[in-house]
Amino acid sequence: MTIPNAGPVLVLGGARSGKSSFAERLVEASGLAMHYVATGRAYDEEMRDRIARHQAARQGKGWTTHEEPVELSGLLRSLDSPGRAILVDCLTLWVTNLMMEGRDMAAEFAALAALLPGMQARLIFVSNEVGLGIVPENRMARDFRDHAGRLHQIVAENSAEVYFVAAGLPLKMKG
Ligand SMILES: Nc1nc2c(ncn2[C@@H]2O[C@H](COP(=O)(O)OP(=O)(O)OP(=O)(O)O)[C@@H](O)[C@H]2O)c(=O)[nH]1
Repeated sequence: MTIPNAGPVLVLGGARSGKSSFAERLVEASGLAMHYVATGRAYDEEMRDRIARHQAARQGKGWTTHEEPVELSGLLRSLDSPGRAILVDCLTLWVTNLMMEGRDMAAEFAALAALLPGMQARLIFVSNEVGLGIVPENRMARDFRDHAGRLHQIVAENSAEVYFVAAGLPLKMKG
């Protein structure tokens, strides 16, 4: 498993599909300096436990963790450097946080897309494929899955490789 230098890797999948550990293994096998960008926020006790388990799993392996729920593009720009691999987990939580803050989604996605071609660090994006179920009754949920779908298309277009992970098995869709 290697990380291409021709552009980012996008890893999509459902909940508990194994997408995050697949992405982590990609980075750990790369020999590059490993940076983990967490977009998730701990809203409750269960989420705090979940995050603590992820942090414990990365402990001692050489990861540097950055927590940034909203200003993702700015953080990526500031971390950019050759010899680094930056894993962003995950895009759907970033979409959630942007919506909560009332941000201009199209402008945020355009800023991220503009950044990608010039990045010297290797980027690995993890995201939830949330668009496969029935149409949600709730307006906000419909908006959320539309934003997530749009963002996935933008990032996929700018990526060298795209995977879909289900049941722990990665299916390569691009690259
Ligand atoms: N704030 C914060 N969040 C973290 C940290 N480590 C992991 N997370 C969050 O934990 C989330 C992933 O947790 P899970 O819900 O257990 O994983 P999952 O994506 O459903 O499961 P898989 O598909 O199996 O990877 C990510 O979206 C991260 O944002 C951290 O150090 N800080």
